[in-house]
Amino acid sequence: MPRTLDGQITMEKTPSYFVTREAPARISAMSKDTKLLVVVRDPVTRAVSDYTQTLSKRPDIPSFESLAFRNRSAGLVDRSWSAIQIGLYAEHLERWLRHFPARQMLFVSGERLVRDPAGELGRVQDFLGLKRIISDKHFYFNQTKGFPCLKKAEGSGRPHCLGKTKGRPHPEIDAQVLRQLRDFYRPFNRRFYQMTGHDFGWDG
Ligand SMILES: Nc1ncnc2c1ncn2[C@@H]1O[C@H](COP(=O)(O)OS(=O)(=O)O)[C@@H](OP(=O)(O)O)[C@H]1O
Repeated sequence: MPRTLDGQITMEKTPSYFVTREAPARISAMSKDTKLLVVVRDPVTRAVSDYTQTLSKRPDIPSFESLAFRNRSAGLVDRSWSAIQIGLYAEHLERWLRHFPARQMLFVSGERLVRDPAGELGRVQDFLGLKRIISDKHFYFNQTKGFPCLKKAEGSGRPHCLGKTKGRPHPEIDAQVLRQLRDFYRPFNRRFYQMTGHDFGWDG
């Protein structure tokens, strides 16, 4: 990490930090004051998104259904599959809370980030102690992409959407499989809501 001068904020992001066992102790050893931002979305949709990403690189992988269960008819979910494991947010958060107080963590709702990017980024700016610079006027909804995009990207000044690998269509998954996964995640989600003090609405 580069040195951070007074008046500067250094940011670093990697999706795998939140689920990497060694990360909390290492980051705390580097700086106890680090503020932590975690974007979370419905773990069932997250698992399908994760599978979509792998499928785009290796089209020959087994079906989502066959990877998600040890025994589907018995409803036994395969927790060892990373696409499932990563969505056990309460378990990952437990490890972070051994090293960081809850007030240093902000959980951004992935769903709200799509619905209301400026609102969610307002929370982020407040959490980081920044003046609210980013607002509604920085975004527009791109009908083709189906997601919000920036009206003016930094540098080019032209509209900018995230790349092709963000916001891809997901393969259709059997509705019963999705229900089984919802049932599986429900207790973990409830625990996560209690720990963060926020109901993300994934079990509605
Ligand atoms: N504005 C905008 N444009 C496009 N995509 C958006 C946007 N906001 C959030 N998302 C959601 O971000 C998902 C991809 O982010 P990831 O967390 O998988 O990215 S990464 O892990 O950091 O590489 C991606 O997931 P998929 O829909 O499964 O592709 C999107 O749903």
